[in-house]
Amino acid sequence: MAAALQTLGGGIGITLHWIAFTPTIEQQATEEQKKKWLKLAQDVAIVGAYAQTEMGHGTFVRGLETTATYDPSTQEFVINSPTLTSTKWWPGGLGKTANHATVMAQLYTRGKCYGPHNFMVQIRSLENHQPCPGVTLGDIGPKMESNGNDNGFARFDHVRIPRENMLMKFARVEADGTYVQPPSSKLAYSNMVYLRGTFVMSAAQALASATTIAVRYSCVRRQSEMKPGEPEPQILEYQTQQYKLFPQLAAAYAFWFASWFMTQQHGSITGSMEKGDMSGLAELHALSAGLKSYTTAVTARGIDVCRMACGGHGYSHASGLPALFGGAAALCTAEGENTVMMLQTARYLVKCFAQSQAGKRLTGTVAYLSAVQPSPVAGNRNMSDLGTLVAAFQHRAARMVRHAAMQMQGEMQKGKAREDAWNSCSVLLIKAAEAHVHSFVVRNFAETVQTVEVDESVRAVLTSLCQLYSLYGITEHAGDFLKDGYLTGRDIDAASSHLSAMLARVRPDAVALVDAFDLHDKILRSVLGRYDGRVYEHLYEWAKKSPLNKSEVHESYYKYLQPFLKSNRAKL
Ligand SMILES: CCCCC/C=C\C/C=C\C/C=C\C=C\C(=O)SCCNC(=O)CCNC(=O)[C@H](O)C(C)(C)COP(=O)(O)OP(=O)(O)OC[C@H]1O[C@@H](n2cnc3c(N)ncnc32)[C@H](O)[C@@H]1OP(=O)(O)O
Ligand SMILES: Cc1cc2nc3c(=O)[nH]c(=O)nc-3n(C[C@H](O)[C@H](O)[C@H](O)COP(=O)(O)OP(=O)(O)OC[C@H]3O[C@@H](n4cnc5c(N)ncnc54)[C@H](O)[C@@H]3O)c2cc1C
Repeated sequence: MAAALQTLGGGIGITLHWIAFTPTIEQQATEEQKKKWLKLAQDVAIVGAYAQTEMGHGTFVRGLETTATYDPSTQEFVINSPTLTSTKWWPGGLGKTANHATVMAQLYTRGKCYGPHNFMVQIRSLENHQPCPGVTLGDIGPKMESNGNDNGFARFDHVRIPRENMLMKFARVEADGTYVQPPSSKLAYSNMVYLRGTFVMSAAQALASATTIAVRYSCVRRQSEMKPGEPEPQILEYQTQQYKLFPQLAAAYAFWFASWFMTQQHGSITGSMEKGDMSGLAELHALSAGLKSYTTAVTARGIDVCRMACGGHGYSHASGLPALFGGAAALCTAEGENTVMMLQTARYLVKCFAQSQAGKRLTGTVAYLSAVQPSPVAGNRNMSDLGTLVAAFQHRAARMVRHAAMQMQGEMQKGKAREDAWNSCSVLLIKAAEAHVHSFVVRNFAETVQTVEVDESVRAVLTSLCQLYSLYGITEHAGDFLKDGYLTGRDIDAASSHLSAMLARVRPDAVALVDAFDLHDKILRSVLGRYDGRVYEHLYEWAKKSPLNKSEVHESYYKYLQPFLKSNRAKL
């Protein structure tokens, strides 16, 4: 059913029903409320949107303007859009598809505001799909990509819902209007943590799709002369083509493994939280925010590298790459704009650094911050050894976190307010957080290839891919590693030579590595990435189906070109 709705395309957006609306019920509703809504959502007996973002606020959730005011006389909440900028804006499926929405609104009871909370609101009739009384709905118009999804707007004119429609697993309002605090005010944000975690897998899958298309096409496409008189080679024989594609291929595997870790972490920490142990929430938030930001940004850039590596045909929608890029670009903004998310990770790192300075032993993904030696130990390193590469990334991250935190402390010692010191160091903080997430991805990649249950021949290939990913990162960010002498110029030269060797080593397995993603042609939707490699015949067939080819002479000739040509000829 869902697949059918999904393929309905234009105007039907059910993605957010699955990835945001239904999980919000699962994570934020009481058992009683789940009995009422969860099965309806899981069976698609209702279709929902996750309505949090407004025209005036997406990032700053505490600044949302929609209100939910409790009326004890009727035991109802009144949902209202007080200003134009409070109009809910962007939620997927909100425009034309959903008949319910979880609405994030500022909760008011007994004249006091308790901040953003989630409320279940029916927005369309289950009989005729017309908007409910007091609800104004619509689509926000064409976007960069994903125009099959009706991202919409919604306004509420004093819409009344029962008290029981507040999702009350964590916080609640009693019948008399008493507000009962949640264990943490951030539990209302828990579904965003979950969704950011799923974006890591979306990024991995998107980069896997793009590298599958580009690597397969690079084996079909022959171009130029590598040696005079010899046949045109596969473009994948060019080292530059390998340098473009194989680091993206390695990143796809790295992000795939990082998403495994993210899923496992989310499950175990939310499991502990169910038992009242909130201690893991801060690390989970920092990791999901940082990984979402890092993997989606690298993926969007990587897809465009794959698009360019396919030449002119990469720019055609026949390749599937422009659509992939548009989707990945959305992942960089949605579910927490990437800069803002990376700053959240930086906030956590600065806090952990201060704790480590005060003598606390750090654990989890930040344990290395207290273990890494501040003074660089220069020397001839074995740059093909995974342990050496992981240590280099951790040293780089620790140094950059320390530098950003000390810079901030320095600003505050000069008398700057903490917020001003934060803002004036935020570029350093972002770079430090990116280095931290990069070091996590490298370490997790190395640990996975060393422990995953595969036969040794596969482990050897995955190890080469992990070396390639790490060496590429070191050569791309060489300055960070050279700055305190931890790596020398000779180490960087060694890294570059090993990287070239890895490109050649991965080449024979490149097609097998993308085939291993097992992405069906129906998922890839790419003439260039077809499993059977019959690109040119299908490119021609694809072009012939272009709407412009419905008539031999297009109507625009008669309307515009013919009179234009005629008048120009008359002047000769
Ligand atoms: C190629 C294939 C792609 C196909 C797909 C194509 C198209 C579709 C793509 C995407 C659409 C899909 C879904 C999209 C859905 C959405 O976008 S839903 C809306 C998402 N919106 C957001 O994510 C909003 C982001 N903003 C925030 O989360 C908060 O405003 C922010 C965290 C930025 C700030 O919150 P604030 O309350 O102001 O907190 P502070 O910065 O002051 O920090 C206070 C402390 O709270 C901790 N904290 C913050 N958030 C969390 C959290 N979620 N969990 C736990 N803890 C949290 C923070 O660390 C601070 O703690 P300390 O005081 O430092 O201890
Ligand atoms: C395809 C798509 C689907 C979406 N689906 C949904 C959905 O289903 N439900 C929903 O509720 N929302 C949805 N959204 C909205 C999305 O969550 C927001 O657009 C996103 O959170 C970014 O917020 P914003 O638009 O307010 O960006 P802004 O925050 O206005 O970003 C603009 C700039 O301001 C900067 N900035 C903002 N705050 C800070 C800060 N504190 N420090 C430094 N820089 C800052 C940002 O880095 C950015 O460069 C969707 C968006 C897209 C594109």
